[in-house]
Amino acid sequence: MSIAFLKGHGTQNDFVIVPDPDNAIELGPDAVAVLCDRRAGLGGDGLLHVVRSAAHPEAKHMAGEAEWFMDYRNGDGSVAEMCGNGVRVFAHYLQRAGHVEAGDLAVATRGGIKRVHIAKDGDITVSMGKAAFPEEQATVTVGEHSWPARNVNMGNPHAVAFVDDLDQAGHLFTAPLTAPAGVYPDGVNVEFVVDRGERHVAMRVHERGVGETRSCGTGACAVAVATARRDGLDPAVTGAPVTYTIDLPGGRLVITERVDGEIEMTGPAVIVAEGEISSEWFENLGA
Ligand SMILES: N[C@@H](CCC[C@H](N)C(=O)O)C(=O)O
Repeated sequence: MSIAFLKGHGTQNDFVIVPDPDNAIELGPDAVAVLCDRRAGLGGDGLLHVVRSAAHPEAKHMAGEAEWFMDYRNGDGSVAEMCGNGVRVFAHYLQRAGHVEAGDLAVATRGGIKRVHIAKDGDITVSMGKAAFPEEQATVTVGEHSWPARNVNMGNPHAVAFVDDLDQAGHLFTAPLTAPAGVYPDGVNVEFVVDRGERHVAMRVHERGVGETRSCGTGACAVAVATARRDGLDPAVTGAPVTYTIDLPGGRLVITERVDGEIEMTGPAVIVAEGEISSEWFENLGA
């Protein structure tokens, strides 16, 4: 059996895309990790398994509202609730493949149904849901530097630390330490943030299950709301939406928090290649 794939990215958060409408391809954690390996496989921060909701046990219940399920996996093979850059690339793929048209569509994810708008100019806006702020206080440490971190849950967990200089985060070859023990029982994505101007920040991120990436959509949303609260801005209180520009190593995302708390993320999505996975290689993975 030959397996088609595409390669795409959203602000350089890159993905292997595996279209599999009927959920017929066995994609265990080891197979995903090898496919995402930049030397042994195709290479990517994560994998987008494109499945009809009705064909996936985790998404069947959403099939009435969203025809397609984004079965997202991190590059190490682990499963995550949501991927903000991934959902834009996923929507772009669906449009390119002729499954949907520009305009509005609903995508099923493990973090629930996400409403997506594909603009004619190519940028994609996703309603990412509301942020939750778990109350635990956390500290993030890299080398000799420690910072208090704000907990933000965007469907997946984030620790947002405001730093003086993004270089303080070091090389990020290993995950930053978080304390107290047990504050993130399922692991965490860690964002480091500096100010760039009015409602404009820059960030780096160390992603759970991946490592440092050049962008993270849920991370940018977490950073926008954490920065808004730090700046004394809460749309539910002020009665006005607030928009932040977030610069990441791989590009720029624009995040708006509406008065009802819904967070909208706008950014690009790109497909760079398509091809076929060697069936001999894939079958011999034994994964
Ligand atoms: N890059 C993603 C986030 C992917 C999931 C994350 N690594 C996790 O484990 O929660 C994004 O763009 O949001």
